[in-house]
Amino acid sequence: MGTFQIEGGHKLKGEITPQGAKNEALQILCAVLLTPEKVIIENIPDILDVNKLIKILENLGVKIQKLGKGKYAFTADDINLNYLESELFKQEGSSLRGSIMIVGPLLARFGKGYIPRPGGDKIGRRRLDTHFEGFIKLGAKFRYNKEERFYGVEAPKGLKGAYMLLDQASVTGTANIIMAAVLAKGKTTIYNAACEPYIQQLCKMLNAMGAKISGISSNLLVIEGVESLGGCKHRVLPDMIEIGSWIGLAAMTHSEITIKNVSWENLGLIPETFRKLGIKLNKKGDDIHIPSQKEYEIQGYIDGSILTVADAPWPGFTPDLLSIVLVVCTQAKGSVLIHQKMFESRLFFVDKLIDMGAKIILCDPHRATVIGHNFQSNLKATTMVSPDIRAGISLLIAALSAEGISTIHNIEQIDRGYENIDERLRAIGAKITRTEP
Ligand SMILES: CC(=O)N[C@H]1[C@@H](OP(=O)(O)OP(=O)(O)OC[C@H]2O[C@@H](n3ccc(=O)[nH]c3=O)[C@H](O)[C@@H]2O)O[C@H](CO)[C@@H](O)[C@@H]1O
Ligand SMILES: C=C(OP(=O)(O)O)C(=O)O
Repeated sequence: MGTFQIEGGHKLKGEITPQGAKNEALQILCAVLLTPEKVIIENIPDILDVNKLIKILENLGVKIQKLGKGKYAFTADDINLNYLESELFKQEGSSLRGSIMIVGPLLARFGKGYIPRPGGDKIGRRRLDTHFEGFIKLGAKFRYNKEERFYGVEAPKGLKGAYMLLDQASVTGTANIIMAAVLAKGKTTIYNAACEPYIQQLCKMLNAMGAKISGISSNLLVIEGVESLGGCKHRVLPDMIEIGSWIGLAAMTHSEITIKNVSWENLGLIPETFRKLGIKLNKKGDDIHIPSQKEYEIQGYIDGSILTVADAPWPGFTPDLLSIVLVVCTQAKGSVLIHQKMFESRLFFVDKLIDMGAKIILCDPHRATVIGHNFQSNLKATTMVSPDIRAGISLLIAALSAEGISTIHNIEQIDRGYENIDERLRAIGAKITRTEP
């Protein structure tokens, strides 16, 4: 387990450029399996999860050329499907969440796709029914080996377009079904589709490869299947979760920070949600400028009742920023209810914040009430273990605002999704030291 030592209580200042979006990159990388032609992708973040997926593609036989920082060419013209039945794949496939999305493209192009139970954050139940129900609707046969927790779908005669109303707007589920449907015969309609910018970007990329997808950015996608797809060039959007993390960091440390090239039009409710916490942020071209603020006051509702910040499928507020919002509220003026509707084990990290002196009541696994200190009392430095990626970054933000030296163990959880985070934060004045395991 790697460790960060953080000396808190310092103001940061400067510019930070967000990395490419982790969750988009994971989808886009899987889509290279849909064509034997060359696909060039730019702005791929250099993070653990993405590098693990690139390794899986390499083991599948995809030819990979690194063309520059974050820029790669992928050619999937000689795929080794035997790897899918290897012990190595069982280990590698189960080490991250995004690997599940190789199943749709492999099923569509080669008639079969297998996957061990994928990893990712342990933040509650994370079922895969939506993915497999979608494949079954497209004509695939499904099997599940309970003992080995190994999933498989096969369609030797190819897939056939179908109408489907998803049981939930699953992000990776929608991406997987789209990637299967683009090469199916005939028309597929996906209703209650997820429509996060990650999915919109995937659809745009697939259309650039020759797919026929309409309804992009809505929850009703219509896909006319095509015989084959060709190569393309694609650029991954900036990571909106990183952007939200830096907004929270600036507020908690009274820092003036400019977040460069954020792609404002793809941020949805994120800026407005932080503004409701009283945080000032200005649009400067495509940058976000956050001035140094002594304090920020949570706005109530029009009728005076207490603000709730809750997650919802896009265009609702992303669940991946709720832990960050929660930590920011510990030093706000006022109170808030944080309601994490999607995941049932994502709020347990509040115990660490309570240890640091934060006023939080965990009402139940999904809801926490936070009563802000308004900086009248600082958080106290402590030693903690990062339980998941977003709790990890939230604890790091808490440590940077706390008095004294904190230690965070298991920082691999943070490295899963944040590129070179210690070096980038040191560049704007953070005092962080990394100890490798
Ligand atoms: C690699 C990747 O892209 N991971 C993201 C993806 O995970 P992932 O695609 O695994 O998450 P899903 O969208 O499938 O579901 C997330 C959770 O929300 C619940 N749910 C989902 C939709 C819905 O309408 N109602 C509902 O209750 C699901 O049961 C599940 O517990 O989307 C999640 C939800 O935005 C994000 O937290 C993850 O960072
Ligand atoms: C939950 C997340 O990731 P994953 O789905 O990869 O576990 C996240 O990015 O916040």
